[in-house]
Amino acid sequence: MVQDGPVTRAPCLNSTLKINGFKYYLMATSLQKETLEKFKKQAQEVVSEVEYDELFGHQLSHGEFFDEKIYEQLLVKILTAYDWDYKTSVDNLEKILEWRKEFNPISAAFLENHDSKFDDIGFITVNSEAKPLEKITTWNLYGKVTDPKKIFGDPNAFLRWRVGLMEQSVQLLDFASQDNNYMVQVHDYKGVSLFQRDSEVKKTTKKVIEVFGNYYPELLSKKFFVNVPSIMMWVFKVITAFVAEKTRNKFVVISNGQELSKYLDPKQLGTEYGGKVSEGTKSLRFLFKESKTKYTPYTAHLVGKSIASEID
Ligand code: HEM
Repeated sequence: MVQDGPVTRAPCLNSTLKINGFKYYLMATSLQKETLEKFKKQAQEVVSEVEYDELFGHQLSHGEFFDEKIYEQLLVKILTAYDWDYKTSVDNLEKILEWRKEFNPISAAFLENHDSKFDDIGFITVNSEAKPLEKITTWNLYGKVTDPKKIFGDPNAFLRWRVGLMEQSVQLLDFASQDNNYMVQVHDYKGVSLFQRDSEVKKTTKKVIEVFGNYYPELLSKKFFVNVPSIMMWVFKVITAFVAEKTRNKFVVISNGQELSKYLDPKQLGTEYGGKVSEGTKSLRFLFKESKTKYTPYTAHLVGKSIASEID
């Protein structure tokens, strides 16, 4: 399972961080640079072997949509996730591309029509004024799931919707910047009860955790679990057993939802979380359909190609 990076951002190769003294840092940097150069070459082989050249909406092969800086930063994410172990990073890039080729997350995000029953339990907000790495937030209001059969009864439909939401939020990141290359996620468990955790919920939750852990490396800056009743804290322990330690270190559990405003910008947060937006956080929901410019150019190209092939 992927180790989803440090609590802070992935290392910028040209920064002047001092770790254990200057000399050590220079050595580590040149080693990392060497590893990255090797990985950049090998990644082209992987792309040819898998016959799939897209990652998080960006082109990996040297085509019309290729961007060297973004390519490098995407590879740095994978290297960071695997502690700069070259072989593990190559193997996992291959796994990620194979999964993307088969699952087609771009389709889940931008082409498929998901059931409107999911509208109440997940959305994205964008706050360009927020602190670095906190500009994009995905919200999952799982406490609102009063009828687990309705939401989780078709695990595949849930997974395609949840991955679609993840992929949309990833498209709002800017991998060329060090300010917006990670996102925040919030799970709100207000109203949750033990009866909601039936076997379908457990199975699907495990599957989603596995998919995000294996195929979405180094994208999370923090994840908040709010309105968690104290009698359900044991669930946290049970679930985090399936989560890599590095990812676990980014988790913050808050029993009182109002306290979220101590962590996230209150100006862009509903009053239900102690913020200033009286209409509620959901009123800030980012609607992709109304903002096509937010697609990456390569996603727009792939989406257009897919629509054209359906018409043929
Ligand atoms: C009973 C109702 C619940 C439902 C329907 C539910 C649903 C889910 C789902 C679908 C996921 C997959 C990851 C995602 O969508 O981002 C997830 C992950 C998770 N849930 Fe829940 N959950 C419930 C209760 C709880 C409770 C009470 C806790 C306690 C804090 C909890 C903690 C977690 C944790 C730690 C993860 C892993 C997050 C990750 O790896 O990113 N869940 N949950």
